Amino acid sequence: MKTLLEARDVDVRIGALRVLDRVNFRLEPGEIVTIVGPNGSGKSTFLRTLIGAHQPTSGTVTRADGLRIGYIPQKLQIDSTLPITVARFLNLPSRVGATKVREALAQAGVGDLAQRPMVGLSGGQFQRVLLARALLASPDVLVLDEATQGLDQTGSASFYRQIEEVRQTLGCAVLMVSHELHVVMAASDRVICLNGHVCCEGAPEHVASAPEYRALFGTGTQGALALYRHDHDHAHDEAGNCVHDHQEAHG
Ligand SMILES: Nc1ncnc2c1ncn2[C@@H]1O[C@H](COP(=O)(O)OP(=O)(O)OP(=O)(O)O)[C@@H](O)[C@H]1O
Repeated sequence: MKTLLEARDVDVRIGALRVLDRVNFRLEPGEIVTIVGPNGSGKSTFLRTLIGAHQPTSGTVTRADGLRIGYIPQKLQIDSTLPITVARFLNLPSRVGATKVREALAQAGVGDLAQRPMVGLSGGQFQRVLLARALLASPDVLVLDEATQGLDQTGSASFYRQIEEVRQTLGCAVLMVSHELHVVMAASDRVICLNGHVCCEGAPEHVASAPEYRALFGTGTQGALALYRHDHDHAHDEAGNCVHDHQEAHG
């Protein structure tokens, strides 16, 4: 299968500011890649450039032909006076029908929410509905820009586990930006530490112990990585069955 997204020597300048500096990147089918970096380090700009919402100043971005992208924003404001159900929300802007809505909600782990009003949902339920909305597009890649902001640590961990499950079931790639290093790094195949340029990248353990990463974030995430592993006591095989060799799945 071919590369889904590729950036070659991408520079982005906004006014006098060099936001991205010769960034190279590839996303292969089925990978979970997380971009970490301090505030203002260009993470959102990079995502926007990859999905075509922002043009690079120089360098090239290539998207696979016909690539389907499911985007999950940080948050979405719903007018609290609008009496809209989850099912109705998922049928906007174009009607997809009850069966697809049911399937997408089930894949997002909230199969029972279709008739609930959007305004009454908890933060975690709301983000799962956004996940369901992204899944309606049958995406080749899910793109999440700090999709768990406002959730507590348990809520975030549970949301990212859902993302892992979706990846295993649907086989889509996942590209995400997150500040929650301890949670997302353990759920990722590859981590990229961005600070205008790519500081370091690789498997989560490799990045967590890289001097460039430690200079930016300190050393505190190592223990939390272990904690996450401990919490995550099962994985799924290709058929979706539970297996208990989580070291194999995440080690
Ligand atoms: N439209 C814009 N106009 C002016 N400056 C911008 C614009 N978009 C981004 N920037 C600047 O580019 C830099 C990178 O911003 P970006 O939002 O990509 O960083 P980030 O790593 O996603 O930050 P955060 O973690 O705080 O969300 C920042 O200095 C920001 O102020």
